[in-house]
Amino acid sequence: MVAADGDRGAGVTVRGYFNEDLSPAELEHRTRVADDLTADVRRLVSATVLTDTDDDSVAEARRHIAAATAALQRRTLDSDHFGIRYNSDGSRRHWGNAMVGRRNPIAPPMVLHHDAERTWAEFELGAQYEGPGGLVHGGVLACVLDQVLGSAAEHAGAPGMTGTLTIRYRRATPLGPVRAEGRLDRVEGIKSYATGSVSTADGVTVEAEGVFILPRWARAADGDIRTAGGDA
Ligand SMILES: CCCCCCCC(=O)SCCNC(=O)CCNC(=O)[C@H](O)C(C)(C)COP(=O)(O)OP(=O)(O)OC[C@H]1O[C@@H](n2cnc3c(N)ncnc32)[C@H](O)[C@@H]1OP(=O)(O)O
Repeated sequence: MVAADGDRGAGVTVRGYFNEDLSPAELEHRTRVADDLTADVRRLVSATVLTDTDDDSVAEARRHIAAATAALQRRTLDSDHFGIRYNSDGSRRHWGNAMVGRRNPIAPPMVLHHDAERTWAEFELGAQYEGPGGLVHGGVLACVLDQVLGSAAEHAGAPGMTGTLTIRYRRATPLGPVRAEGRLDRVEGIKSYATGSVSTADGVTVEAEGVFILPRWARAADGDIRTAGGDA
């Protein structure tokens, strides 16, 4: 367990780790509040991309958005990021994560599933993820695969920071439902090699290979990397 933000022990300092002591009831409550808020903001983002309404309606919406922002800012976290928050029962939250953060409306969100061999997620990439017309942005697909391959390595017991991610875009990915999956291929010392893909109903559109490296500070401390992972 990390004692406080940044304290990695063994003289190693890394940002982004916070101990919390939430009761199960409080955690459940915060989870529900986060899910509802994030879903609302996600709908707002989508509506912003797709609106074709008149100027008065846009002005009205902006007044509401300003009021909503002010309400949320009445009290904020002590840090400029959500980080990895550890609860008393040992579970972790990384609700700010760009791909899976349950309090991050930028996250699609991907809900990851794991079995003995694979990590996968089925989710929607809508209008806010557009690159070429009607198609998913390539950088978003790289981000998706970074997360899925990294999580697959972590879940298989060989976590690491992304060292190299190689993406092959085989064909365009239309906006809409996708499936992403990854698996750990092999481990060589501190390096984990994972592979995976994104597919649609018509088959694989993107393939990826990643090298995930247990960073020097984790090797120096206790071999326990908690850089990006989390349970919920
Ligand atoms: C739940 C998890 C989900 C995760 C999903 C999201 C993942 C992320 O987004 S992580 C963020 C993006 N990645 C980063 O910011 C990483 C930044 N880079 C670093 O921190 C470091 O360069 C790091 C950790 C990759 C390697 O640094 P360090 O531990 O000092 O490596 P070092 O001791 O020099 O080298 C160790 C070995 O790795 C190899 N190596 C080093 N860097 C790389 C690299 N970028 N790619 C491939 N191999 C590398 C070296 O050649 C060496 O190999 P060997 O032992 O065979 O000689």
